[in-house]
Amino acid sequence: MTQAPVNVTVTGAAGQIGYALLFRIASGQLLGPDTPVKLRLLEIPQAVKAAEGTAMELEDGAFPLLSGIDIFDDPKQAFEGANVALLVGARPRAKGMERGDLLEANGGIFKPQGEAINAGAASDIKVLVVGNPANTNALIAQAHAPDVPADRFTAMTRLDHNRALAQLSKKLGVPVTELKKVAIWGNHSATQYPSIAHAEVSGKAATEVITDQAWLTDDFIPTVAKRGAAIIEARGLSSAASAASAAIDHVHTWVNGTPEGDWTSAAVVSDGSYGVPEGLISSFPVTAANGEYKIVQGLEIDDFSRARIDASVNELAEERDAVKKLGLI
Ligand SMILES: NC(=O)c1ccc[n+]([C@@H]2O[C@H](COP(=O)([O-])OP(=O)(O)OC[C@H]3O[C@@H](n4cnc5c(N)ncnc54)[C@H](O)[C@@H]3O)[C@@H](O)[C@H]2O)c1
Ligand SMILES: O=C(O)C[C@H](O)C(=O)O
Repeated sequence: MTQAPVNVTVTGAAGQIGYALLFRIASGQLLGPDTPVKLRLLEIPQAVKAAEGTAMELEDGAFPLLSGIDIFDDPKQAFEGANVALLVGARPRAKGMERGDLLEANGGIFKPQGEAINAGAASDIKVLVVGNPANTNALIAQAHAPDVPADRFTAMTRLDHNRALAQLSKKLGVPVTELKKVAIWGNHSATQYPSIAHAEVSGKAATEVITDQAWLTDDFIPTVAKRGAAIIEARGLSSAASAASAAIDHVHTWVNGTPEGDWTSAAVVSDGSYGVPEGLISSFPVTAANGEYKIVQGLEIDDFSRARIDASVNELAEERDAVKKLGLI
């Protein structure tokens, strides 16, 4: 162990993603085998006891890299000194709730969390929002952290990226390591666009390897885009271990970089690239280096892709307009 512990704040720590995520962070899979971590867990008061139970189990894991666990029900305290923040806790959609109600309920969570990050997080803070609607929750938090560089706020589409890799791997009978430059564009919702337009399979253009356009349009794209709903239907609960795994991947890549000749997908603040309105937190193909995610530039966008990117980005713009109307940004 060579360095001071990194403070990792996790919200929704007593939830099902939290349960899968915390042990992987403690074991060193988030930040690497030489980096000790201090966990700062945030829960609502009613769930603090359950978070204490998870903390007892973490303790019982005797993880060499875990240098401490603190539990809070106050965002101001939980984000104090945070270097990495995983915003997992969110208000799920309840029966009869309209989209506006859901956005408003989540505004009540992500506004104070953004303010707390602004007030007390470390200067190198990196934020990943997992809680849904993830892109717009990230936008709300970012809007309330004016002193933090906007590009430190990201939302998770790495799970969608991993799902796309898995579907392609299964269809083509190749390991996921043979697949490069797959991309998820837009919102983490059913409108997202999983794209193979620039992808490579064992060094060949994926568009030359996959000539079955009907499979792409009618199978691959909807399977990836609606996978979250399919998991809920099968499990009776939303994805948890795969979501935790993707969160680990997202932060690990952010810190350690993407390999030469490949990229990944993340929802990052748009700089206007590819016609995505500036400021929206939208998924793009991204590379990471020196602790920064950057949108891949200069890709040609064909008409098929253009229509799908626009549809998902329009949904993001509608969500932004809705939270603006509610006074949340
Ligand atoms: N982006 C993605 O790819 C992706 C994938 C899967 C799930 N999700 C989303 O992740 C979120 C969490 O999923 P889960 O299965 O762990 O849910 P869960 O209901 O099991 O746990 C959520 C936890 O958040 C806590 N919480 C609620 N409000 C909070 C607040 N203000 N501060 C701190 N904690 C708070 C709850 O008490 C609960 O323990 C959901 O919104 C889910 O839709 C996103
Ligand atoms: O929680 C959900 O609504 C689904 C989740 O975002 C997922 O993609 O698995």
